[in-house]
Amino acid sequence: MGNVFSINCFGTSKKISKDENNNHSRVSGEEEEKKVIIGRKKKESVVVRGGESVLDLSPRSTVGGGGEEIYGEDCATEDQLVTPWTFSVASGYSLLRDPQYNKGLAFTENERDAHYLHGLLPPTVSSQELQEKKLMNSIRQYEFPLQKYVAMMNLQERNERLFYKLLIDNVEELLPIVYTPTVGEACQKYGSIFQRPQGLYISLKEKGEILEVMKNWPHKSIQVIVVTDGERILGLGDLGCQGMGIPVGKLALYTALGGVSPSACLPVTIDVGTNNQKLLNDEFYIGLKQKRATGQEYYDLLHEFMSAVKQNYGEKVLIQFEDFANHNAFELLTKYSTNHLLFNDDIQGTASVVLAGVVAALKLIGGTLPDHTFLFLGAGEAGTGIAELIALEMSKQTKTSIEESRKKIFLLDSKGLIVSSRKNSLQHFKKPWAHEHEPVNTLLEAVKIIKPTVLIGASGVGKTFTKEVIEAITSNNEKPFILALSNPTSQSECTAEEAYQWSEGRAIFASGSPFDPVEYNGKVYYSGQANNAYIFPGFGLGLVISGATRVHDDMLLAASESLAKQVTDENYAKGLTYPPFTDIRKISANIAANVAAKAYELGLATRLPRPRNLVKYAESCMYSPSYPNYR
Ligand SMILES: O=C([O-])CC(=O)C(=O)O
Ligand SMILES: [Mg+2]
Repeated sequence: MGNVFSINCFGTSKKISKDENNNHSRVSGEEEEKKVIIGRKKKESVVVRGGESVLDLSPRSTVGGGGEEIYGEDCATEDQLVTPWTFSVASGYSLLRDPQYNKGLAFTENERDAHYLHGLLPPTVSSQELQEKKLMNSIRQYEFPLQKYVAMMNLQERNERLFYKLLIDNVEELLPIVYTPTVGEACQKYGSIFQRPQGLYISLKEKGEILEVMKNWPHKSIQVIVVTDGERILGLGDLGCQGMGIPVGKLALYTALGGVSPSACLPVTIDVGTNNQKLLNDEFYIGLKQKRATGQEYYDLLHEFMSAVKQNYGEKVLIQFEDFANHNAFELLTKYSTNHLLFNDDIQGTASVVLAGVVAALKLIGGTLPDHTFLFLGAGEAGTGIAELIALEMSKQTKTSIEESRKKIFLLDSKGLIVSSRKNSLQHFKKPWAHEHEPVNTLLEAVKIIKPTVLIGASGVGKTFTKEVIEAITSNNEKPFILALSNPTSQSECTAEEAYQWSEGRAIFASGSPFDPVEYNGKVYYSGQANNAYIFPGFGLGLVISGATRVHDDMLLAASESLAKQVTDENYAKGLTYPPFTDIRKISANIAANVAAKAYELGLATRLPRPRNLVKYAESCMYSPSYPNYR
């Protein structure tokens, strides 16, 4: 960091230093420049950027052959520095390469006139619908999901609105591509498939300068940040800096499913190293090649990041923590949720979506929430988060203490059932679940002894709901509710087919990653996707539109209640406990409205006066991927 560059006419540059207040006088980012591009009617010779005027470099004559290089690379020497950005808008060429504004063949004749696009595009003018059709055709031709993922990422980098149009209109087909399960594979191979960087990388190298690094991001009005440190990516473990695929994917969903504008979304990966030896040995690994920083060094960097966020974007930016390891996730949530608008999706978002599924499933499995007995495999972020929210809802319904409600909920980790005799050696987030009970070593034994009516897998370990386990729960229940939540598909506790076959068609099943419908004994079984993607986009939208300052557990209950209410009789008839993703924008608007209403009720909303119809208001705030017309 340090010195910045001013621009001279030939693209070569000279260093100038920061002013006394450490402020950049340099070009402050794309935003100012875009206003010039988009608003311009006739060619200007001066481009205003960040308060500076820079001489326009109209292409110089190239008579005699050869292209004129605009950055001055040809004349650069080691001590004559080169400015690596283009700083003039001589034609619509830059517009075509700006994903936020590019429309490709859909630029109209008028736009082609006004923005110097003639000759840069073939003569035909296409509609956005036709562009969508063409791209869907081409994406469908790829054999492997990862190829489709790369095609989608390239589209996002080329034409943002078209990317979102595809994603919104084809959500059931494309969600498994830009999100789980394919995003998991993409993160594993990120170093090799990586083309254009997306998101903001903050590594230990940036220590002491995070605020400055944040200012490099082109957009200033950020509403939602999704941040990971890559230590527990889905159920795949430590993928270090390559975890960036997760915040990028989650924020694509914030826009497509929740309607938060893409320019208001900031994906962040904090790179403190990785303990994944395979990545450390990989010559294509993109992150810091060192073991993870821990303890004070780790917490100091996180603290600097959190402070920089507040300083740069204010109090009301929402921070979503994603895929941190258990040993940091709970502590960070406790530490920062009292002074930031913050939530952890793996603990709280997952809890809210699962509670919704359980409440909806009551129509199929019978009884009230407190009538049921829950057994969890996995007592990490998802397991304890879900258990706690279920207990909270139970205690509200029964008007008893949360301690009393916890007695109906059992958790099993890699060392067996969580019981009081283990209390001293348990991590703090597991301690509330240490019941007075005999030690039980295996899941199968636990199912036989505890006789749960609902079985929830949240261990990140695949294939753990064996035939014996499913048969055991089925032998005690007419309709057991089985949730295999671990992601991606490879880590799922069992497949949909296994759940239906081994329960002889009696299980109600939902999973974190999607499964196709299954035919068993001549009947088709549909399973729901119990994924936090149902919750976080609408939940975040609700916080943003109400100007909420803090997240409260009652807001998670409000989101959950709204989701459960939107399961229709038609869905139930198919055995579904979640509504289909095709309706997700409507679902998100309803969730947002319920969350916002709760924020107002709790006095945590700052957007005043409260809009009367919150659903309509939420809908009116949602981003549309349709192309605008340019002057
Ligand atoms: O990303 C997903 O599909 C759900 C999630 O948060 C996780 O598994 O960590
Ligand atoms: Mg996650």
